[in-house]
Amino acid sequence: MSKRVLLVEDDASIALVITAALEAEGFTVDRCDSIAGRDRLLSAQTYDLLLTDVMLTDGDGIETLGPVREAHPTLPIIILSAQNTLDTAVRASDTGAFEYFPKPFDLEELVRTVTQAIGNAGGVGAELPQDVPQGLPLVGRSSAMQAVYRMITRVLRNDLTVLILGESGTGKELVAEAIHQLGNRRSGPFVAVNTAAIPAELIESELFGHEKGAFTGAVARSIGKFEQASGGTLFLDEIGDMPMQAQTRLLRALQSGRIRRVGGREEIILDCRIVAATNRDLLPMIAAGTFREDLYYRLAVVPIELPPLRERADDIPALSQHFLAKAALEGLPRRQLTQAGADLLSRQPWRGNVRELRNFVYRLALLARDEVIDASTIEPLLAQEATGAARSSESDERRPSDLASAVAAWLSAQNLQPGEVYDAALAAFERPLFLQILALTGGNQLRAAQILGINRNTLRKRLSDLNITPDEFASRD
Ligand SMILES: Nc1ncnc2c1ncn2[C@@H]1O[C@H](COP(=O)(O)OP(=O)(O)OP(=O)(O)O)[C@@H](O)[C@H]1O
Repeated sequence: MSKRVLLVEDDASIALVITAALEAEGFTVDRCDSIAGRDRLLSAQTYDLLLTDVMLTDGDGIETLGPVREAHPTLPIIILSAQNTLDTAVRASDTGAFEYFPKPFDLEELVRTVTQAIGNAGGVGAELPQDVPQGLPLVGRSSAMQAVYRMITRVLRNDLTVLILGESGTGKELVAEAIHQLGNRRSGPFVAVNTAAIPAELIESELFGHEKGAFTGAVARSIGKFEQASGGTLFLDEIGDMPMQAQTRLLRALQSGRIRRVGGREEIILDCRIVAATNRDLLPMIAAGTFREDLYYRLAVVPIELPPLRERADDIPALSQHFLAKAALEGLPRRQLTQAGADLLSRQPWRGNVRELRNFVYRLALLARDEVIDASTIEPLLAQEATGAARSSESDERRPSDLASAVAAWLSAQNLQPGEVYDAALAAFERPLFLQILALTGGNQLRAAQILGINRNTLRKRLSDLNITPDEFASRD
């Protein structure tokens, strides 16, 4: 007997196309255009699959699915939506829907998925969390981002290791956070480690921790990031910049599911999800022998590729509005962007991706004279950027310097008088630098001074000038 599909779709032409495609594959299709119609048909007839739109004349096709799931727990559901946000994708997957199809969709893929879902009926919808947070941070509805959202929803109900790939500033950390916040481990901690920012000799102790006396300067036991992330997610950023020896240790930890603190004997069982990210192209690095192939396959169980912003220019207006709104919330003047302004921003290459766009929009909010930001306000600032970029590309052609944009953002946020800038800037840089190194050494000033390459007394004096108390960094366990 042919399988029966219920199609809930209020757009007659889309319904016609789907019906024809499914009937051509031998399915029987009943169609209605409202939630009321759906519920009527579901109580009158047994279906093998429900295919539903979200925005229907009498309500939201996802919100009203609860009772449907209860009455028909094994009925596979596929959601079609023109509301192509991560929020919709996640709401869809939380209902236990088999798949989420953003519109416009590929008809052949839809038919394939319907066939597959009917074959798998009964196996979906189990153990879905109820309290998914709203207001997700990812902005953008381009088709490139749809693919990302679909991948995200596929890893939320499992602990598979995820490798996020993409140029600098494309939102890799944000995606890692979204996976944590929406996934099974959201009640645990999200611990991010930038493996490129840790001196090579400290990576192992940073990741796995160390016992007291494990090396000169290890004055107290320290808990590593793996243990800190217990019950939650460990985000290993810039994984492509990890030294070889640390790669080997990491691989061993992932393979065995256990770690040992440096200088320690006790084996500690890993209990965290691993999400790694890199802006490097790892395959040539594997070929060149600088990245371990076996580690790559361990990490890239689910690869998620974030497209550069220039390949999703459709998202630029929404992102710009989002950053203007954020800037206003953070106390910058409230601004409005005209269509011509948004179009001009959409045509820029944004080599530093979303991060560069965000910094630019913040500068616009700060510097624009009028409330309304038009193309004419943007052009001079773009010209300034281009000169700055040309100058900095002489020293670094590979990627825009994050430090340069941080300095620019810091400068524009200060209200410094002439004569104060140099000292204020050095102090502003020294503080996070010292905090970082003291955190690494667990507050050990001698070791911190060695790493920094400065005299211990100089360090002590600077710490006191900056009101930093190293004792606060000592491990307490
Ligand atoms: N889709 C998005 N919606 C809203 N904000 C975004 C989006 N993508 C990136 N951002 C913002 O852009 C900035 C850069 O993002 P993020 O730090 O996640 O990039 P990254 O790819 O991890 O960069 P890097 O490789 O340099 O570490 C952050 O402020 C982030 O909040």
